[in-house]
Amino acid sequence: MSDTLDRLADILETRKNAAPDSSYVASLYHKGLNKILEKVGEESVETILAAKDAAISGDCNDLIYETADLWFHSLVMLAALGQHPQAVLDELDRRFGLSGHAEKAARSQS
Ligand SMILES: N=c1c2ncn([C@@H]3O[C@H](COP(=O)(O)OP(=O)(O)OP(=O)(O)O)[C@@H](O)[C@H]3O)c2ncn1[C@@H]1O[C@H](COP(=O)(O)O)[C@@H](O)[C@H]1O
Repeated sequence: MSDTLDRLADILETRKNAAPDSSYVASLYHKGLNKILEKVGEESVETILAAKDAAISGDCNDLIYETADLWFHSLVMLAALGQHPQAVLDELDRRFGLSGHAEKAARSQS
């Protein structure tokens, strides 16, 4: 797809050694895991509300924006716990294989 998650993961690592007042991510690390989890919860609720609004209005701009906030804070959570987003992609790939979709996709291309 793209290397966005990889690039972002690299930046999140560099922020671990940055001064708390030098960046948003550095300030989150400094506040600790509870604050990071609080943000993930907050962004989850905002994403759900945006999805409800999108279903009514047909406008998905806020939904995309809030989902980006949610993904971003989830990446900060993973980084704080020493996990790289590739681990999540690997798990999704594993499930893709399990469901048989990979084989079907390969067959349809041959
Ligand atoms: N992708 C993001 C990103 N998405 C959202 N946010 C921030 O996440 C916050 C969203 O939370 P809220 O809307 O609740 O805003 P808030 O009021 O500032 O948050 P609170 O004070 O309530 O906790 C905002 O401050 C956004 O700026 C992000 N901040 C940073 N990034 C990426 O992370 C990288 C490192 O960021 P810095 O550490 O700030 O340099 C950047 O280069 C970006 O690529």
